Amino acid sequence: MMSRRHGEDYADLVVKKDGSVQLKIDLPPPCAIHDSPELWDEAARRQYLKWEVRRLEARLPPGVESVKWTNGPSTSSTSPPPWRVEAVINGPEGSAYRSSEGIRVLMLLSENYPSVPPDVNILQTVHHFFLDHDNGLPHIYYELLTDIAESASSESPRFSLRDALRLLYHVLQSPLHPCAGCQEQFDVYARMNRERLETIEQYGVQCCHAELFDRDAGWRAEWLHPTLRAAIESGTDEALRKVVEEVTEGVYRFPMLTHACCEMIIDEVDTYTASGLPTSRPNSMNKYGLVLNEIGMEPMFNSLQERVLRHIARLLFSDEGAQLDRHHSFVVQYAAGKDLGLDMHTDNSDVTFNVCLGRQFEGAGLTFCGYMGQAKHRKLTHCYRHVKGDCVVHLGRRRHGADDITSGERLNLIIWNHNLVFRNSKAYLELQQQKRYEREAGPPDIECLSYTHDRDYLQYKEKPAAHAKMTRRPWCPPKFAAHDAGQSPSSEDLQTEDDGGAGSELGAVEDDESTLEDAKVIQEVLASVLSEAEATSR
Ligand SMILES: O=C(O)CCC(=O)C(=O)O
Ligand SMILES: [Fe+2]
Repeated sequence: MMSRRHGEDYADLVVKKDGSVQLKIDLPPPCAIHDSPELWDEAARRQYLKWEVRRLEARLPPGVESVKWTNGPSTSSTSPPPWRVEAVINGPEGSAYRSSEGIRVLMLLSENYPSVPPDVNILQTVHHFFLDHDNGLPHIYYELLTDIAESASSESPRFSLRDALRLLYHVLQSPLHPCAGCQEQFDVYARMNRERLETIEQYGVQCCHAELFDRDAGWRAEWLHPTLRAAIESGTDEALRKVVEEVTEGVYRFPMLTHACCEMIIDEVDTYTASGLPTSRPNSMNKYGLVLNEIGMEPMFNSLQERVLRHIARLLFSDEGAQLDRHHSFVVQYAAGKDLGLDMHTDNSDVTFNVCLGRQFEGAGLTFCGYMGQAKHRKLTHCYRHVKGDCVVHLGRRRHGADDITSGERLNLIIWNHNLVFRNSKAYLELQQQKRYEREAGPPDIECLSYTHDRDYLQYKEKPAAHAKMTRRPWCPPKFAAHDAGQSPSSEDLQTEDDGGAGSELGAVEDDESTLEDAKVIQEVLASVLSEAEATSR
């Protein structure tokens, strides 16, 4: 006799035109009935997942608008884990987490799913108390998911996508844990999200180029430089490879946008700036510029990522560029009286695309050094000269900085791309935790020093003229990785300021310090998710 689990359902009632009622039963694959998941092989797990997605599509849980398996057309029979299931979820009517677009969610399923939980990721900008700076859900979410999985089975836990989505719908409505001030914090973020959506809506009716906001049409082929467009349309790696030039090891350039497109984006930045609507800083280091994801252009850059950037990233960077899932897209702006340049840094990005939009300028090159964590991290490799319409692409962990502009004004479009599978990898996490740090090869090159990040900066250079505007968070290189000739930094070198802004160079992954132990409230949430599950599967 098969035991019935929370969160699963097997049957649909279909009312036919003639008024008769048909009962359709879609049972899980045999392995799910007879064996516990530990005994399943990969084919059985894939088969089970296929069934789960089919059941979800047949009856979507509350708030969920769509679900699809996205590993590609051959998903069901051949794609290797992690399997990728995308969903769109929306908060309840009238809530701060409801929009016409909905919230895109990616569930990554390892080869051990459903014995282990899905890794649930939000793919777009959402201001929510529970999401960390990388849009990650907190431990409590997974603890609750585990409780739900365990409560459904006396043997081994079996996780379900349906439960994951139900719990996410809860997250969009109220805090999952009872820490002091939790509800207030939840409300603050919800208000921020509501304001963000209102700003996007208000700007939508006064924008300059409506086509930049047309998410149905997406990124248009005619905005691409003709050479790139032809290569993309040919659909071959060889054609793309011919368009891309390696300017130094690991840094590439290619013609990307037409001048008309560059001007259209600049017009939009000018129009938004003149509108008086709220603006946010692109990252913790640029003070001028505009986050395009905050003005309603995020869907347009999703489309650019999908149609163009993914192909190039995959071709150039086999690990980091294997899949681009999410982006932070913004414009930086340099001119006398604004930011002049940008201190040496690495990006909170796996693969960065940087396109020069104009206007007229002199100076303002982009200097590249080595890779974070490597012996030559602070050794000069290349000075790149920006050309309007051209894109330079590099790994986010490549150290780089913008040289001061000497006249005119420069605007660049920057797209920081995240690869979520790569971000779960040991290589990525160990680098973030500074566990993979080679000893520096020797003293740093002067051009590669970062006032913001280097502990020993002042041993080699004077404070920069703009230092009063710069937030100093010196940590690099970690003491154990300093070169042999390195002296111990002075106390001033070690002084740290912290504005709590979004990090563009992350020394370490922040621990999620959820101190969330009020069993009573957790039990209440759990009970309510379970009872909803019961109610809708009946
Ligand atoms: O100004 C540039 O070209 C580079 C900007 C940059 O590196 C960044 O915003 O992360
Ligand atoms: Fe950067």
